[in-house]
Amino acid sequence: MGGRTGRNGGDGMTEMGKPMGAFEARLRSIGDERYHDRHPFHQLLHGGKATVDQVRAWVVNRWYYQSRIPMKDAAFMSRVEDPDLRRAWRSRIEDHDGTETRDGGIRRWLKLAEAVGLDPDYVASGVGVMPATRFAVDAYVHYVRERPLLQAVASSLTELFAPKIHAERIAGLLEHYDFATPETLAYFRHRLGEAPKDVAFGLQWVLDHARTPEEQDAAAAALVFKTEVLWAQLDALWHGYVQPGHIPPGAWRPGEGLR
Ligand SMILES: O=C(O)c1cc(C(=O)O)c2c(n1)C(=O)C(=O)c1cc(C(=O)O)[nH]c1-2
Repeated sequence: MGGRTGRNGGDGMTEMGKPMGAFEARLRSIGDERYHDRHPFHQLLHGGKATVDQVRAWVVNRWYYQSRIPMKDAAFMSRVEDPDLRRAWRSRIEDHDGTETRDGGIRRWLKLAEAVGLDPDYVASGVGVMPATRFAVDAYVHYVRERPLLQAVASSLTELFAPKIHAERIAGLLEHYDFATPETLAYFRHRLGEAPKDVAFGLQWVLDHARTPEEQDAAAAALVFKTEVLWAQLDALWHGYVQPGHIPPGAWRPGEGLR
């Protein structure tokens, strides 16, 4: 007897027009309450109120997240015994690393770095990353490496909420900043196509594998954990570069790493 029948009560609809179970609705409500689109740093950035140095600080720090995503996906795949699951997962690594003939997200992020006036080699070196960013992102990689596969997959489901923030970011940056062009924001445009494919698979996998109430609680906790990984990165940026502006020793300072 799985807990699914008990918890998947059937309220609301998915974007695909299918009835949504209570467990899926619970996962989605975590995003409504906790996703980092609600963070004031994003409101500053998307509303055109971030200074160029605040944008640069975001680009430098967010690089660390970008650079670790394919590493966490490789860590995940190294633990998977089912070839079908590995096959479904591996495009995530190519989306970021690219192929011999196609650029990936990592290169696109460095194009954005150049567009905001940063030296891409400096950004790629990771030298200016804040300690709190590093701790939060490393916690995500460790989580995916160590937790049961159900939680590892569930922790990626923040991507359910990412297309909305990417669309808002593209529109907001294009409206407010000279550096923003379709080319320099290509990273986010590509994610609009990549994330839905990944998350449709990940969500179905979690719905299929979280059968008992305990498993559903564990999957929901994984998603909460991930929202905290994202939130903590923006809290660190706010503290360092907005209010009160305490830049930690060793972290990027305005004027450094310019091209
Ligand atoms: O800009 C964003 O707000 C945002 C959020 C997230 C996310 O929700 O974790 C990802 C991304 N972007 C992203 O670009 C990306 O490649 C990505 C991969 C993953 C993941 O957990 O595997 N999340 C995200």
